[in-house]
Amino acid sequence: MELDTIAAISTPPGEGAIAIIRISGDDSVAIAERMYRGNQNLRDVDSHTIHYGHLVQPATNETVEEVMVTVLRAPKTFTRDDIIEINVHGGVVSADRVLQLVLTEGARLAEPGEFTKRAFLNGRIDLSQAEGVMDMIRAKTDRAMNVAMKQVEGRLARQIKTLRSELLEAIAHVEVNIDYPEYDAESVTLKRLEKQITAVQTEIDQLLATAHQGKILREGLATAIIGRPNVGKSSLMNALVQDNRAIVTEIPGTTRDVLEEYVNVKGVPLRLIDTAGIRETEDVVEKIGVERSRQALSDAELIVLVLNANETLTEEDKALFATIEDFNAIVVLNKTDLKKEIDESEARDLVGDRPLVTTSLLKEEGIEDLEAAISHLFFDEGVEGTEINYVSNTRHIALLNQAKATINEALDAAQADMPVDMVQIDVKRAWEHLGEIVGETAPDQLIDQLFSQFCLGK
Ligand SMILES: Nc1nc2c(c(=O)[nH]1)N(C=O)[C@@H](CNc1ccc(C(=O)N[C@@H](CCC(=O)O)C(=O)O)cc1)CN2
Ligand SMILES: Nc1nc2c(ncn2[C@@H]2O[C@H](COP(=O)(O)OP(=O)(O)OP(=O)(O)O)[C@@H](O)[C@H]2O)c(=O)[nH]1
Ligand SMILES: [Mg+2]
Repeated sequence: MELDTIAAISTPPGEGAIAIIRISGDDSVAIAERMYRGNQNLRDVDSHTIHYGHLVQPATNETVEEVMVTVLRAPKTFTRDDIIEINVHGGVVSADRVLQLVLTEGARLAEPGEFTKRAFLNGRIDLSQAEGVMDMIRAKTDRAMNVAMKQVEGRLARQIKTLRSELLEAIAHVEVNIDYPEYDAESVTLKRLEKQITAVQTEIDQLLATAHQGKILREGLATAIIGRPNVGKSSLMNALVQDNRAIVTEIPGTTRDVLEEYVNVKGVPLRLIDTAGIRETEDVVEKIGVERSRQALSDAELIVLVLNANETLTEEDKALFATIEDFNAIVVLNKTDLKKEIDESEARDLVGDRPLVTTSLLKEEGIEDLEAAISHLFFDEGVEGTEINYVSNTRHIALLNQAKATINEALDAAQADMPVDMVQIDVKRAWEHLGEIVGETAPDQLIDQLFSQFCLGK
């Protein structure tokens, strides 16, 4: 494949100890050689070795930087092309200056994700592995990282490839039968096809069964803390984040805007949202806050409804219970250090079979129970093991569902005794859907769009 030479800064912008400029492509070594002054000629050094030296402006021989240069020759590299990594002193100016020099010497500025795209185009990894690379960078918890790493290792890719070859084998058998009708009776062929694709469907179902948890691990669970003003919502946010992130005062209506933080609750990544206390109000600012709270509530995948044990239940509390009826919710009865005013049996009726946790956030009591309740709601003990191969990416989940639906159509057609070549068309479509996951049947546009969401320099 004819690919030009690309370059980018692969470390985050800003001050740091070291920054890396990465170059990939046929001209990498030649470009580096023109700029590098050291004991050896980069052209002659062994692959996968690193060399101290200086970079100069080739035209003037003026020294630009003190560097370490790594030479990585194809094919055993990240992109499978020749790679040069220039390690410069950290800082915005030095990295930028070296990048400019590299571009002047003939490299093209890489697009976001283009190094990983090269690895894909050169066949080192498939699309699901490339997406895993990005997930690793974005992972916010150990568990999310582990899920991503398995994807990078190619576990999902291998499973999908097996399923595809099973479908292909089923199709091939039908084709033999169409070409040589005397080979098998059509009914025999149909039965055989049914059996083969049913097996594939079962495996797809097993993968899809992990999707719910997988998606949570990857994206974080949108969790809204709601309740009347002053019940302790911001105190709860701070307790879970273990930081004074939100302002807490005794004044009802303290939180005006929606605050968002990522927290790791026993390995479950939460996108935690503290909201303004929901009540009728004439205050213009608070009114907007209450509106935003309602929005956060409707977008949430988990609601933590906070009640104040020191007050009797109000109509507003009851209205909140009504709004969360269709949501996953945990109820927190806070301020248990104060005199109990709430009618607990009435509260329990409203709570129903949802988890109820009592806390005194002031005394830092009950937080552990709340964390346990959250984690239990999504990860029953035993479900999660290191052997589980989670499907976590929305794109993959959608394609698995499409493949499943098409196999169902094929099975229906088979049962309705449709001609076998009709059934075969559906099986072929399922094979294509699965192919989009690994990138084999994915349109170029989709591939470009996916990689464009990556980091610059990755
Ligand atoms: N300096 C540096 N550190 C880095 C990277 C990098 O590109 N540069 N990586 C990236 O961003 C990650 C490492 N990922 C990599 C994945 C595959 C190969 C690679 O060369 N694979 C070859 C041969 C492997 C071998 O020698 O056996 C292959 O799979 O064919 C290299 C790095 C993390 N650390
Ligand atoms: N006694 C007692 N006070 C608490 C407890 N939890 C929070 N408070 C106090 O209750 C007051 C309100 O707490 P916040 O966390 O600001 O309540 P909020 O629900 O975020 O309030 P708004 O943002 O106004 O809706 C503060 O003075 C807290 O110190 C508790 O468990 N016991
Ligand atoms: Mg608040």
